[in-house]
Amino acid sequence: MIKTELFEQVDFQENPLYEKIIDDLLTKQYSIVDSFFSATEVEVLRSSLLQKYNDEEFKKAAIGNRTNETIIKSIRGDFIHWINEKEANTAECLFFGIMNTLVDYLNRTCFLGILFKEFHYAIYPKGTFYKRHLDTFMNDDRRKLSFVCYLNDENWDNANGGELVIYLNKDGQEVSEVIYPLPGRVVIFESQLLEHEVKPVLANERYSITGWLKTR
Ligand SMILES: O=C(O)CCC(=O)C(=O)O
Ligand SMILES: [Fe+2]
Repeated sequence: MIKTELFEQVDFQENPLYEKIIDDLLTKQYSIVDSFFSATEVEVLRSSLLQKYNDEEFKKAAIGNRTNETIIKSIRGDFIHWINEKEANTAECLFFGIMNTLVDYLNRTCFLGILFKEFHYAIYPKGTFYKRHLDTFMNDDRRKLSFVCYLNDENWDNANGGELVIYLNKDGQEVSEVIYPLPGRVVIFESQLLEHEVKPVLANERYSITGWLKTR
């Protein structure tokens, strides 16, 4: 006799890379993924960033959200340009394609309820930094996960500085994780929980895309 199954297979393909990110977030509140973007993808995105920078589309980053902007140079010195998905160029379409796949996966497997996302390019010229902060201090408590990907070229030297330092609490003791902005590397962390800073860039310019996955 043929046994009929009483359940149906849901259309779902497990992704080991995304599972690692989820596991990291659950166990230590942050995840570092090398080669999240390929060398070619990094190059395409860096060209797009530099093109916009040369067209003077960047502005000095501010403290506060977009309706409450005050420039405080002693806190952060980077230049940013918000990326609009509706007006995305080829490089940005590629970027959003990858990000949307990740967000769909997180929503389907973790019920994170990510409904909004926002991303900007960032350039840290030599001598600039971003002092220790929590991403939700910009009175935006909808920010759930912070995302950074580094678009430096393959010759990026650790001596250039510009490390991301994440501060963690381990058994009541503060410890820090120092992360070099290597091309293709992605860092994702809990926006509301982890304070972090960008150390001064000592040589060269530091390129990245930073963004937030937000709940309602
Ligand atoms: O670029 C980084 O590594 C982090 C940037 C950051 O903390 C921010 O833009 O809020
Ligand atoms: Fe931040």
